[in-house]
This record gives sequence, structure tokens and C-alpha cells, in this order.
Amino acid sequence: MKKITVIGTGYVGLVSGTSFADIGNEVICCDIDSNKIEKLKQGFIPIYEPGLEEVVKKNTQLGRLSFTTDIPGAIRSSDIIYIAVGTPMSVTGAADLRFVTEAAKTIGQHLNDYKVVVNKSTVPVGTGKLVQRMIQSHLSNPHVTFDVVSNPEFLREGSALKDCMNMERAVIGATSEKAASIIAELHKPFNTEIVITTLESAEMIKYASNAFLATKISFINAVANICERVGADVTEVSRGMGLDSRIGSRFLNAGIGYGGSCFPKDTHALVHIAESAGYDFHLMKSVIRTNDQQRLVVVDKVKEVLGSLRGRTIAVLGLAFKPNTDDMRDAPSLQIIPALLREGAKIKAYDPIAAKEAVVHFGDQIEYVEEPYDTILNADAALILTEWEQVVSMDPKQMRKLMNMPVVIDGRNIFSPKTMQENGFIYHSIGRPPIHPEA
Ligand SMILES: NC(=O)C1=CN([C@@H]2O[C@H](COP(=O)(O)OP(=O)(O)OC[C@H]3O[C@@H](n4cnc5c(N)ncnc54)[C@H](O)[C@@H]3O)[C@@H](O)[C@H]2O)C=CC1
Ligand SMILES: O=C(O)[C@H]1O[C@H](OP(=O)(O)OP(=O)(O)OC[C@H]2O[C@@H](n3ccc(=O)[nH]c3=O)[C@H](O)[C@@H]2O)[C@H](O)[C@@H](O)[C@@H]1O
Repeated sequence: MKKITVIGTGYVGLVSGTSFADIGNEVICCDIDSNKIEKLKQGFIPIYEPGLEEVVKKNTQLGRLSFTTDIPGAIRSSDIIYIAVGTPMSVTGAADLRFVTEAAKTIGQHLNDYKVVVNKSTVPVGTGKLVQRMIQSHLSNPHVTFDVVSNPEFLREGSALKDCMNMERAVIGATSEKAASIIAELHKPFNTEIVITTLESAEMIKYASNAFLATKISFINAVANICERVGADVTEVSRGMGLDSRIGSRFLNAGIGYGGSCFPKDTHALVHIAESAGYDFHLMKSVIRTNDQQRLVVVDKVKEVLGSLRGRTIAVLGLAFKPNTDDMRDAPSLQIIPALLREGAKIKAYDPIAAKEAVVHFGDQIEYVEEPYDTILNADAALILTEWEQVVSMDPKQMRKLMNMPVVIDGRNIFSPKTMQENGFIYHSIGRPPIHPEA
């Protein structure tokens, strides 16, 4: 059993802290956001993440998981300190390290004994060493020793706890064997592949992994755009490609491009890291450009069918960047809806979880509807932006009866073109031949 402090109780800190508690450690999750900590103390989970509430509750009741704003106290009472604060994109595209350096400073000021400081935030190569220097220069007790480790996180939102508890690998970048073995030992109950490497390589593994997945998505989206022009079907192309185990079928779904709190910022950050190191990462720049363009493909498609959008009612089904999350950070809907509004459309939007968060972005510029069928009632077109189960399970026959015009633009390829044709829809999806009822 280890005593662990996690600094930053967001998606990553809360989920990984809970996972460490669930395998038997004593974990204190801290944050500077007292609102968040107060809610957690009262048993309220500030983010939507399936399955998390029960496991937090269980471990809190067992006394293995607690929450505090007393970061110095938590630092002093732990053997291992995880940093899991945000590293948002700055105006230059580089990762903003202000929260990481602030956390490092606090750790330095309150270090009272040998501890392993582990960075879990996604950070540019060299940050581990920077954290080391920051802690060293803020030590109030100069005789205290510590080690810095990089242990990046690979969980996905929406399946975060499951991903954490069943991690496919633990990457441990360390400067000392002692620290590497402490963190490797900590991961033993996860029964996973352990990659022990340098700080720099561990930091690079995280960016390279996200950048590769983003590249796969932009690649298939580019292929989808070609498919549309040559009469091929990208879902079949993707299936045919994915069966080759060297390629693999995952992350080969064409759509409206990747969004979320990580792929967009991490791809930009990697371009920036490369640039600072004197390398022009033009491949990654193309991935980003392809993704930016892909987001607006659905707007072009709805304009192609309806002509002018002025005064038209468009039902938007799904606002979050992916299903099972309330996270709206860099969601494609944040670009698509303003583009539709600029064209003069009236928007009725549905999202089972993220609608509350969407209000922060759109205010009363759009109408929020609580039920998917009510959203498409009298609409001139429906735009599918997130493949929520509630949307995927909609019945086209029922949809057809409710809509003013039978137009569906499917940004996630959730419906079968044949079914949509049988139900009399004009149906445009991504990388598949468009369907017209008369065809
Ligand atoms: N969200 C995700 O799915 C994943 C995120 N990551 C990386 O993990 C890091 C954290 O991401 P999220 O959890 O999404 O961020 P988040 O924004 O949800 O949470 C960060 C938390 O840190 C707190 N914080 C900031 N400065 C602090 C300080 N000095 N002391 C204590 N708390 C402080 C904030 O109040 C906030 O609650 C980022 O580097 C991100 O790139 C990595 C894998 C997955
Ligand atoms: O560093 C991070 O934050 C995390 O980023 C992603 O996780 P996440 O952003 O939560 O979600 P993903 O499931 O990867 O989806 C990202 C975006 O790609 C899109 N996507 C995904 C797969 C696909 O085939 N096509 C596609 O367009 C999704 O719709 C979504 O907008 C990675 O999958 C995680 O491994 C990583 O830890």
C-alpha cells in the first residue's frame, strides 16, 4: 500500500486517483478549485464518466480515497505525488505549462522527505527536467531528496475508468532505478506491460501516440473525401483496410474530424516541439489542416441540399466531441453551429449530457431540446454530430414522420444508406454515396 497524492482532480487526476485507490492504495486527490473539492467531499462527481461515481463512493467509504484543497498537507503525508493538472494550448500552439510549474513549486516548498514526483499531465519533452529544477530551486529543506518520473496517461473520456483499470501499458520514464521500480511496483496490480524508459522518451511516447491516432483519423477522412468523388464507400474501404492486422480497424471511422481536450492541443503542441527542435513536422501540419477542413464538410452538405439556410430550422443531434462525455473542449459542434448560424439557420440542439456545458458557449443563440425526436420535429434537416446511443437508436420511419423535410446529414455514418433510402430520406453521410429518394 502506498500513500499517493494527486495534484489536479480533473478527468485524469480523479480517474487515475480513483484507480490507484481501487487497487488498495491510500489516495488524496487535491485541487485549487475548492468548489470541485467540496462537491467531491459531498459525493458529487463533477464530470460525467460512466461507472466512476460507484467506485469513488466505494473507495471513499473504505477510507482509501479523500479530497482536499490542503495541497501542502497532502504533499507532506504521501510517498508518491502525481501531477495531473491541465496543459492547455497557448496562443502559439505550444503547451501552456503554467499549472505544472505552479504544482512543482508547491511540491518543492512542502517536500519533507524522499518522495517520487510523477508527472501524468501531457507535457513537452524536457518538462520532466524542468519540474526537477523547479522543485529543487523551491525546496524549503535543502537536504530532502526526490526523483521525478514521467508516467503519461492514455485513458479516453467516456471510458476513462475502464481504460485506467485495464491499461494496455504503463510508460515509466525515470532518471533513477529506485524511482522507476517504485512506480513499476505501484502498477503491478494492473497486470499490464511496463515500459521503463527515460523521461524524454516517456514524454515523447504520449505525444507520438495521440498524434498517430489523430493521423489515422485525418487519413481516413481524406480517403472519405476521395471516396465521395470516385463513388466508393469509405466504411467498406475502412473495413477492408482494418482487417490487415498491420493497419488495424480502430480509429478508422470517417466523420467530422477529431475533437476533444487532447488530440487538437497535442497535435499542435507536437508541431511546436518539432519546430523548437529545428524540424518542420509538415505531416502533422497536414493532419491538423485536414481535420479543420473536415469539421465543416457537413455544413457544405446541408447547403448543397437545402440551398440557402436562411430561416431554415436545423436539428443538431449531439454536441459533445464524442459520446459518453460532457466535455465540450474543442468539440466540432463549436465550429459547425456558429457556421450554420452565420448562414441564417435556426438551431434546435440535443445532447443528453453536454447540453448544460454547451449553454456556456452558445447561450440563447440556439434552442436546447431534451429529447431527440422533439429536436427533429418540423426541422428542415437533421445533422448528426455525436453518435450517442440515443441518436444511433432513432427509428428512421418515425423520424421521417416528424421532419418538415426528409433531410439527414450524418456526420458519424450511423445510419444505413439503404434504410434511409427506403424511408424516403435525402441522406448524405461521410465518404459514402449520397441517397436521394428517387434514386
Ligand atoms: N482528459 C483526458 O482525457 C486526458 C488528459 N490528459 C492530460 O492530463 C492532463 C490533465 O487533463 P484533464 O484532467 O483533462 O484536465 P482538467 O482541466 O479536467 O483538470 C485539471 C485540474 O487541475 C487543477 N489544477 C490546476 N492547477 C493546479 C494546482 N496548482 N494545484 C492543484 N490543482 C490544480 C484544475 O483546477 C483542474 O481541476 C492534461 O495534461 C491532459 O493533456 C491525458 C490523457 C487523457
Ligand atoms: O490524451 C488524451 O486526452 C486522450 O486522447 C484520446 O482520448 P479522447 O480524446 O478522450 O477520445 P477518443 O476516443 O480518442 O476520440 C477523440 C476524437 O476522435 C474522434 N474519432 C475517434 C475515432 C475514429 O475512428 N474517428 C474519430 O473521428 C472522436 O469522435 C473524438 O472526437 C486518446 O484516445 C487517449 O488515448 C488519450 O489518453
